[in-house]
Amino acid sequence: MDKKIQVADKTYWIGYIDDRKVPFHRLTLEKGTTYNSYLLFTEKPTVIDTVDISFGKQFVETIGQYIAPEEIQYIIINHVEPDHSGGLPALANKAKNATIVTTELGAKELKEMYKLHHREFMVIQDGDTLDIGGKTLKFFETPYLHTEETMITYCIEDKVLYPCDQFSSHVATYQLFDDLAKEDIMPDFRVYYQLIMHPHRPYVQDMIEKIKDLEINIIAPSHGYILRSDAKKYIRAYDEMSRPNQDTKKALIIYSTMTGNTKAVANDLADGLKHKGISVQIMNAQTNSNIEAIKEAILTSDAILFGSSTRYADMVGSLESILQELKEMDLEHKIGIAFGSYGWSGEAIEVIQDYLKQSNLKVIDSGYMIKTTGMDHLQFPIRVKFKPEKNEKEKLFQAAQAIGDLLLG
Ligand SMILES: Cc1cc2nc3c(=O)[nH]c(=O)nc-3n(C[C@H](O)[C@H](O)[C@H](O)COP(=O)(O)O)c2cc1C
Repeated sequence: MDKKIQVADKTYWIGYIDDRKVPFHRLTLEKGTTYNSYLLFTEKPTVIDTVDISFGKQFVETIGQYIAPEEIQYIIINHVEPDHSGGLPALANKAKNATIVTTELGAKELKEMYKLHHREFMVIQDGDTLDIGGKTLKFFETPYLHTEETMITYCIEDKVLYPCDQFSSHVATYQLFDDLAKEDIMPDFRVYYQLIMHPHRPYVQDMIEKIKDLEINIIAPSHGYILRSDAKKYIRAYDEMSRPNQDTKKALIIYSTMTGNTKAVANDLADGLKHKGISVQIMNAQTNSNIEAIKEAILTSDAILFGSSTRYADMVGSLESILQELKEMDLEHKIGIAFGSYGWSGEAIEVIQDYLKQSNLKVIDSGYMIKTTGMDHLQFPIRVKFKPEKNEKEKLFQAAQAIGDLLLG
């Protein structure tokens, strides 16, 4: 395309329009798609996302119409799938001094995928900012939207959100802005959401929570229309479509901790549950003193996971006062699970398990799991020595997914 498409101040669309019937995730995209990439022409020129791996050469040529690729300082990769990062090897080959900006897992995967071990990476953490000389970018980790390493980028001065796959649609349009579309774009927008995002809807809710206070004028995703007519309308649509409904199962994770290890276990369990589409609420028993609110949360959940670390052979914090209430509550048809981090003996986890058995919760232990699922490699109650490291994290994720499967029947 010869015409330059300006998205914001000194910001240009440099993507590729793929008007073939595109094979995609075992589907065929009848209307084709676009791979949207953006050039921010600041003092430190920055590219946000690239294009499909088939079009790397054209991509570098497009950039050449604006700037010598060698001058690019930063390449932001929000999501590593090759329909967005596929132009990276061709671009990185020319932009020899550019730093590649992505999440920790994104960096690991990109190095392997494109043999970029020798390149300089900047690994971002949730909420980090980057000054690109005249504009400031802010990054938010949005795992599983739609793969684990994903993040999104927000330009503070321009009020533009670059959410990669999120808020996309698969349409090979030459009218890239939603207000110029010749058709109602909502059906394609919704279909895309249902196919790609809805299986991870609890993470969509997390993402909306992260961006809720941002002033967003334009949403510039990586497929299809750039949304500038009413950005809030599209965020509202994602919120409505991802909200838990009556069929969504809910898990409550409630824990006590001394140094955060049990909190880390709780977070890993939450990830596995959310991955199964379970809505998750996490409560720290030490900072939530309202026992009535906690009881209400228990009564409205389908699974309740109680966790504590062990201190002098017992639980820590105020978890016990909650556990004492259970036997007075009607918890039939709900699942109860004990977990915790410990050092050498982990008595607290067993004490929690004893409390759960005194209630009418269906208490999960290894024997129950083997009998109902045939899986003998998961340990219930869930015991983790000190802080969960890589292997334990993987096991926790699997255990949570197994709990999710129990809930989903
Ligand atoms: C004062 C103190 C007493 C502890 N007593 C025990 C114990 O009796 N049995 C055990 O297995 N671990 C014990 N630990 C180890 C903790 O349970 C372990 O460090 C755990 O990972 C802490 O998790 P948290 O950060 O969630 O509190 C003790 C730790 C401290 C600091």
